[in-house]
This record gives sequence, structure tokens and C-alpha cells, in this order.
Amino acid sequence: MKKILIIHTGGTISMLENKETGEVNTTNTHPLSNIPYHFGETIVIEEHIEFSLPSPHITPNHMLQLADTIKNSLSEYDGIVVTHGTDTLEETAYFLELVLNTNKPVILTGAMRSSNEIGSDALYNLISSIRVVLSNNAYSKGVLVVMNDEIHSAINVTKTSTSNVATFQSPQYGPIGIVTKESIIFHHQLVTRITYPVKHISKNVFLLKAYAGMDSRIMEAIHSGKPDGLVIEGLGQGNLPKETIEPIKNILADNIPIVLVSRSFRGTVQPTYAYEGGGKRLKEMGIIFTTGLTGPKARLKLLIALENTSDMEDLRNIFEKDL
Ligand SMILES: NC(=O)C[C@H](N)C(=O)O
Repeated sequence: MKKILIIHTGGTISMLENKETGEVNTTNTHPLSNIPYHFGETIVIEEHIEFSLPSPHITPNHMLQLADTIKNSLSEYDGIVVTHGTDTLEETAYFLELVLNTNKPVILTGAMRSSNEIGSDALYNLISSIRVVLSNNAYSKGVLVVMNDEIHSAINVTKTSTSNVATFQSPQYGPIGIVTKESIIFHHQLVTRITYPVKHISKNVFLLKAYAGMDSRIMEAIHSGKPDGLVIEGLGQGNLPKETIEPIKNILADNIPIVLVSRSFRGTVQPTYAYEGGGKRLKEMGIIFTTGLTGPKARLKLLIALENTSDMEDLRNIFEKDL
């Protein structure tokens, strides 16, 4: 008989709509505890409330606390489902992907409509997630996100719509599986998984999106904030306005690592263009290139990597094996 743990952290899946005001807010109960569904086998479901937070309030230290709870629980359960707000769900999922070293299924899910809203996806996504976590094929798939009948890897998934129930997509590679009425189907598998266990998250990494006409002032302001690292969502294949180059050189001269991703949500950054601010020049300056991560995920990875090393070559090697 399989035993599943559901860990609640908050978010719309655990919120209720106030029928008088139409406002949606957190509750301290999670109105999904008595799940009216037969999973085709006798299972034991236990629940634990880790937080009751809207996910914009979740921080990397909350993610670390959740990871520790999962690590301490995994030996007792066949799999774990985490309910979470969707705004930062992809970041928590990716953080767990980087720090959890397990082949047991860990699945994150949420809802775009709270439990008492018409057309709520809350209970449906939770039931789907439990069905996936019960599937023998869910082992060794990494941390997964299950929403709206799709199964996504934590590495590739991102929230693409502010309100649509089909919001979670993996623009680069698509979902790795689907949930149907009668079965759970996996059609992809991650090629590699690398984990970086950490005990603390103590560094400060800023994230910045490049834009046309960006000048030196924002980089100078960031440098004055003395970050431990900086992630830049560059233009296209990884290019920046030439006015940013001087302050970037000053940041690098202070041995502050800069990781480059693209603000485009498909493809990877590459040292192609040789004009001032072009990717080839940025790579020559010592900026670290990634292979397809989004800015928020690259920031989490740099936060975790800096707990283990500040050596630029070590950091470069970690990012060149991007996951
Ligand atoms: N659908 C949601 O869960 C959105 C909510 N603002 C949250 O992230 O907590």
C-alpha cells in the first residue's frame, strides 16, 4: 500500500474567494483535505502544512526549509505532492530539483482559481498530482510540476499566463508527460540531473532584464548594492547595449560573477556577435554563459552555487552543465 505526503505551502489552491467582495485571500485551512476520489488502489495520504503563504511571499529560505522537510520525510513516503502558489511555483520546483537528491517523485501543483470559484482547477490539479505521484513511471523523473493535465520538468516549466488554467508551459521542450482519464503517460525523460545540496542560503544575487536604450546607470546602481552575484537577461542570443559595458567591467573587476541568460524564452545564449556589447565580447570579458535557463532559475542556481564556491572557473563549469 503506497503512502503519500501532501505538503501545503499556500497559494490560490489554498485560498477562498470572498463571495461578497470577490477578493481571494489565504486561509489557514486547506479545503482539499477530504479528497473525494478513488485512486484505484488503497493508499494512505497524510498532510502537513509547512506555510500558508501567497507565493510572492515565498523566499529561497522558505524553499530551503521546504527542502529540509521533504528530505526528512522521504524515507517514510513513496512520494510527495507540494501545493504552492503559482506565481513562484517554478522557482520553488527548480530549487528543489537542484537540492534534492532522490529518485522518488516530488510533484508541485497549484491552482489558477481558488477552491470555491466557478471552474476551479484546485481539486482537479491535486487529484492529478496524486495520480502522477502514484505512477511507477514517475520515479527518477526529477522534480515535476503537474497542472492542467500536463506533467512538466521543474527545469523547463514556466508560468506563461497571468490567469489561464493552461498557464504552465515548457516553451523550450514541451511537457514530459500527460494525465489522461485512464492513465499517466510519460513521453520524455531528463538526460541528466545534477544536485547541489546546501545547508544555508546566505548570498545576495540580483536579477536584471536588459532593454533597448539601457544605459550605465542601472549597472552602476547594482554595483553600489554590492551583490554577491548578478544574473542578466540579455537581448537575443546574449547581447547588451554598449553603454552597459564599462560598469560591467567594473563589476567583474570586483570578482562579482555575472551569469547571462536570454530574455527570449527559447534557445540559448551564445558568444556569436563581435560588436561592442555582443555575446562574443561579453564572453571574453568573463561573463558566464548558460544553456537555456530563465533568469529567475539562473539566479537560484547562482545563489546555491555561491554557497559552495566563489571561484569563477568553478562557477563557469557549474553553469555550462546547465539544468
Ligand atoms: N494562482 C496562484 O496561486 C497565484 C497566487 N498569487 C500565488 O502565487 O500565491
